[in-house]
Amino acid sequence: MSPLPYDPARLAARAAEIVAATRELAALGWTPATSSNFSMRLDAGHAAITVSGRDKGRLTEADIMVVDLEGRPVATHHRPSAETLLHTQLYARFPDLGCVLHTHSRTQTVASRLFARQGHVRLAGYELLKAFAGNRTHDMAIEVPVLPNSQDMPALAAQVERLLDAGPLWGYLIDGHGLYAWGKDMAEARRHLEAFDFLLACELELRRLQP
Ligand SMILES: CSCCC(=O)C(=O)COP(=O)(O)O
Ligand SMILES: [Zn+2]
Repeated sequence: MSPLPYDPARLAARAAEIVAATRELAALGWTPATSSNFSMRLDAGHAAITVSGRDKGRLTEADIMVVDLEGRPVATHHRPSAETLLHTQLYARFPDLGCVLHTHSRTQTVASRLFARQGHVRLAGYELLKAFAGNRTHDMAIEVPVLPNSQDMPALAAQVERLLDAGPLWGYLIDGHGLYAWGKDMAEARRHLEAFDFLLACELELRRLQP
């Protein structure tokens, strides 16, 4: 019987998934200068998340820790990601949510700057919109919100709650910062993250070609 309030075998499995995905995303250049953070649900009350400040290109299982759904460290002296609350608020709200990914790719960062004043990026008519869970056609549009950046995580999380209240959401941008995307498991969250990055790159390219 483990004295820990979570299953250590499950933590080991989730940590391995996070490390593998993080290394791949880092190799794409999406996690510069220790940026980005990644998490997976462990159970109804706990998530595995990256330790703050770690080089995401050199991540190991030792760089993954456990938090409760209020973002407090569990059975560890490590400091969780500075943005832990933006992960745990999603696990607390959506019982079926399994994974949250946050990256700082150049495309995500440039798009967040360009569309900050508008407050959203409209993605319409792309076949790749079907990558977002539940979408069945290209013949639709989604709006990716762009939130102002802040170091006040409870304030940022409150803004995210308002977005979530307003309707279905697969992710959002933070101005000058990066992208949050999520899904029921790692594969779905990766699919959403990659679809956002590709579609944002298309929007940036279109503006270059058709100023
Ligand atoms: C140098 S990155 C600035 C913080 C940030 O935006 C980020 O994604 C990484 O923070 P963490 O505490 O999760 O390492
Ligand atoms: Zn960040």
